[in-house]
Amino acid sequence: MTTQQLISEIKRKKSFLCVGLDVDLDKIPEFLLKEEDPIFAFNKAIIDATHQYAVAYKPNTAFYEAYGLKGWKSLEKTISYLNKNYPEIFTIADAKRGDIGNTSSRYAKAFFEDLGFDSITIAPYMGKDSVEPFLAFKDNHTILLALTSNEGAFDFQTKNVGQQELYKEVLETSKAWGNSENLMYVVGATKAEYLADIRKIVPNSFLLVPGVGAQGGNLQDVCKYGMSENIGLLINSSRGIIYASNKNNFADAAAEVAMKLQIEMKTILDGIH
Ligand SMILES: O=c1ccn([C@@H]2O[C@H](COP(=O)(O)O)[C@@H](O)[C@H]2O)c(=O)[nH]1
Repeated sequence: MTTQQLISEIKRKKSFLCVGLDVDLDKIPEFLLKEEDPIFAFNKAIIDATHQYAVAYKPNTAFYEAYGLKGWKSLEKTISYLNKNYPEIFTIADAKRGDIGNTSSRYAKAFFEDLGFDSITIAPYMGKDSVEPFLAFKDNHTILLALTSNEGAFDFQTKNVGQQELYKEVLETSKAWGNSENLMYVVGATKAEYLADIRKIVPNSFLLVPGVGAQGGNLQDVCKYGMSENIGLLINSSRGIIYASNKNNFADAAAEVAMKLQIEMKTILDGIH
């Protein structure tokens, strides 16, 4: 999917919501455990109930890798289901990969070609040659970790490297590696006040912003400081949506939370256009 198509979908749906599919078998409704593939059954129900409110889905691969081969199968079924039934949806493999070039090229092939994701999250700290193999896929998007939502972001990312903080160095240096068509960045919703500075460096890039919901990030603040001319935001909530209920009504409960976020987003979008 191109950036332009993503922007069109955001405008059509009046939503820049990304639903995180972080499935934990200890948290899903018990009755689903009887299914042959409980993870896929859960995801399918969540996707069918929330797709009208969201423009993107983000399975975090850790939640699938944790269940070994079965987990990978569930991930493959989930992405295939999205691609087949909702091709207008932007898909993100939250895998946080990045290695020496020839290894990165294998990761890129696995997630873009074999699994068929639109995009993948990448840790930038091994540098340009570790990121380039992902950028070589012209129709896909590479999403670099810039300033993460967790407390540990202050251990390294906000420390000065020469004249400026490390996360700014990541943005400045990497923006020459790609462009706003194929390179996006992760910025945590819990770091909304940093977004104004981030926008000075990457005014047009899309930002994937996790941390609304369970981590307490504020949607209004993220939009106030982070929204660009082309909206430029994908705001992710995982647990806050998918675990809204663990009863039989789990999919409806998830849809209700997703709808509330979408209505808030619509209000913001209507206010700027
Ligand atoms: O800085 C980051 C980068 C990635 N994440 C991931 O996003 C989701 C957030 O889940 P919630 O349940 O909405 O808190 C999860 O997959 C994280 O690994 C992040 O939170 N922060």
